[in-house]
Amino acid sequence: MRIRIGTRKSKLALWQANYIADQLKKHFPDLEVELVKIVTKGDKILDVPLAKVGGKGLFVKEIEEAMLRNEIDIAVHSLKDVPTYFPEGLGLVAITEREDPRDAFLSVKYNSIEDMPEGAVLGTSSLRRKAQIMMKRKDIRIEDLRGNVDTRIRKLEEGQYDGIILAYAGLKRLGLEGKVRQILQPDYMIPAVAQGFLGIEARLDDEKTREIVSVLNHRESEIRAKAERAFLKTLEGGCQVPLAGYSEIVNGKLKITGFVSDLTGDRVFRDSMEGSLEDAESLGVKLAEKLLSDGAKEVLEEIYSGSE
Ligand SMILES: NCc1[nH]cc(CCC(=O)O)c1CC(=O)O
Repeated sequence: MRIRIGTRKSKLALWQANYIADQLKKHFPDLEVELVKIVTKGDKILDVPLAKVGGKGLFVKEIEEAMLRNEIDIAVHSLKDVPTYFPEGLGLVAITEREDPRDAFLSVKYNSIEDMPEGAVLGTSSLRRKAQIMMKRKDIRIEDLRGNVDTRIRKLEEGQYDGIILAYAGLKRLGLEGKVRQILQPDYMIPAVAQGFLGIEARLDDEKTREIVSVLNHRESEIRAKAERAFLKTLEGGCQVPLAGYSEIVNGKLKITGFVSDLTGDRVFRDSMEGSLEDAESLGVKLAEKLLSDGAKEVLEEIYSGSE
């Protein structure tokens, strides 16, 4: 039996694909695993903020098309980049154990975001990170920052920014956690929906592959991912909106916190709900509906119609 893994060719994507290949070989020593590198639209358009070029699906589409053409069997994704809708016949078949979901602050000069002086330049293209910083520090200048993790760190170290924010998970995977000056706690910077999980996508009728890959599924991570993605789906939010969702399992209960705001972090809708693990998805939906009825609906409509 052979499994072909489709992957983008950034360092992080390759690390993730190799990690999954190694895990599969550990469980099934006779399995042949092959990596197939695919260049996506998201890898080609590097100079425009993702929110403007149509969002995260850009990193996934070409890989899904290769899967539908039977050129690869599975795709390994950072789950936070995976849209909530799949092409007919494809879907998630495993969620791996969550890596640290928090965001991290990197800087050459400053130990923390609070230490940054008025007028300092913070790099991030994430509307979620931007809005949550603006809630506390309207005096910091936030500028777009794209590219893969190495490129972003190079731009910081060349002096284009006084600080940048990246996902701690990606830094840890690449062995770059030594660059981190401050880890942002989830109550200060609510993480992105599904930050830190890897999601494995496959053809849903490919029983053999599904059976093999299912050994990598981590039950608690799957529950948390489901709650967060149900929240995201109900808000119909991509990365065009400042939106965050983060769940935890505490004392056998699922707790989910959601966040939606306008682009400047002035009108903020944030709430938490708790429920049983079995109700993960309905809890995510309920939380999204609560935020919408609290006023997030108007904010989202304004952003989508371009009046923001
Ligand atoms: N937006 C790009 C992206 N997609 C996934 C990760 C790594 C973290 C993860 O796997 O959730 C990153 C980098 C970042 O946000 O700093």
